[in-house]
Amino acid sequence: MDEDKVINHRYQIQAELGKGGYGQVFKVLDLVKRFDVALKIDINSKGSVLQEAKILKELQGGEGIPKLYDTGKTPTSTYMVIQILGPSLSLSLKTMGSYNINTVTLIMLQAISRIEYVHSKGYIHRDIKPQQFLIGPQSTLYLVDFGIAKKFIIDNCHISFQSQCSRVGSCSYASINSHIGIRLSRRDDFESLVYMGIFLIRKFLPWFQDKRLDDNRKWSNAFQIKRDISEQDLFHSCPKQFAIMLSYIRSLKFEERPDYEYLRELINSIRNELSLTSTVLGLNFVSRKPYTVIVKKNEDELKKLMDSSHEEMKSHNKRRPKKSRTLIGHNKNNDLSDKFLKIPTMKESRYSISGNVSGSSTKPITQNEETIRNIYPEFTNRKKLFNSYNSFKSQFRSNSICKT
Ligand SMILES: Nc1ncnc2c1ncn2[C@@H]1O[C@H](COP(=O)(O)OP(=O)(O)OP(=O)(O)O)[C@@H](O)[C@H]1O
Repeated sequence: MDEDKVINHRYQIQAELGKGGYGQVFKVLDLVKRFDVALKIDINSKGSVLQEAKILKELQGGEGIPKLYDTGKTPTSTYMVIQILGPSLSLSLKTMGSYNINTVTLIMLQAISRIEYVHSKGYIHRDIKPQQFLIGPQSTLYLVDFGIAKKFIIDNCHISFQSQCSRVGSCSYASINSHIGIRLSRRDDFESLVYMGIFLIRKFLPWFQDKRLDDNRKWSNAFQIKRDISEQDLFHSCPKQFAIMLSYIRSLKFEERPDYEYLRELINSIRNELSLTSTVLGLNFVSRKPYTVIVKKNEDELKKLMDSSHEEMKSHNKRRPKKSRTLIGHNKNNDLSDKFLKIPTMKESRYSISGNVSGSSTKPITQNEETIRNIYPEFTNRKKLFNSYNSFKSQFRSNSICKT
């Protein structure tokens, strides 16, 4: 059999499923077990895929965690073989045109549980975004890509607070902490998740930028917008609970355990307010564009084919007629506008999000969280936010309509 297409005499490459900064993922046929699997191969030959496989091994057994079947080496690279899954939320959103609020809340509930599970195993994901949630069998969302996941509990101790760290994650979904060089902890996975929730509703984040800009520029522009944007602009068309969620997340201390149940309650309160009862995610596991089948190609041709399949995928998404999109909150038959964000201005809001970061330095020069909180007093006015959160929480929990 052709060496170019069969890895280690066992995995026959059939199509490319995706490509990221670290790995290239193929649909392959396992010639021994005779079923399709996904094979992620290291692009940089730095062994990062094996590191990821090590983490994935520790996470095995959790709901929505891809099964790890095998790991191996080729003469030039390393790879892992995992369960094959469907399209990512980002691809599925493009092809579907938009998600209804029922779907978004169900996605958020599943995503909270995935993150909670990863945290329960001592890891933070550090790159939460729609591209990392893949649709699996039985409408289960799978969390993938543990390439930059990190242990936050070592020898039963939480990792220590650090500033002046390099940025981590993807610019569009990175938390403010990542922008200002604060070491990431559990809270940051959820800040990214709130941004993801906004994206799923708006199909847009206010800091999306021209892809051609260089990375430093993108990161610094995105930081400024994340820092300065008003609640109204950020959460436009979103349920007010998203704003409360961000406010709560940003009030958490570095080592603090997020209240996962509270986060779920917030999402469930959206469902209760809107009387959303359907538990059908409405996303199709197999609804992705048919894979490009690769036949008898040498390596160069294979590469070309993969590049063109990328382009094809892009233009396919462009060509696809967009379904008419009902703006949430402006539905003629069921006017939900009061349920969605017409939230008060920052001054009026009891549960205000972080407020603005004063000062423009993106490089805090201190080593201590309290000092940093003094530098960014409004942004990190934890006491104020914590009080708001606590009073909200007690009201919220005593309110029967919010209970499921
Ligand atoms: N198990 C899988 N089944 C199907 N498709 C997959 C699977 N794993 C990954 N993919 C596809 O491949 C893409 C890239 O995978 P992944 O995110 O693991 O690579 P990466 O190089 O680590 O990416 P990044 O640069 O975002 O960190 C995913 O967005 C997804 O579309």
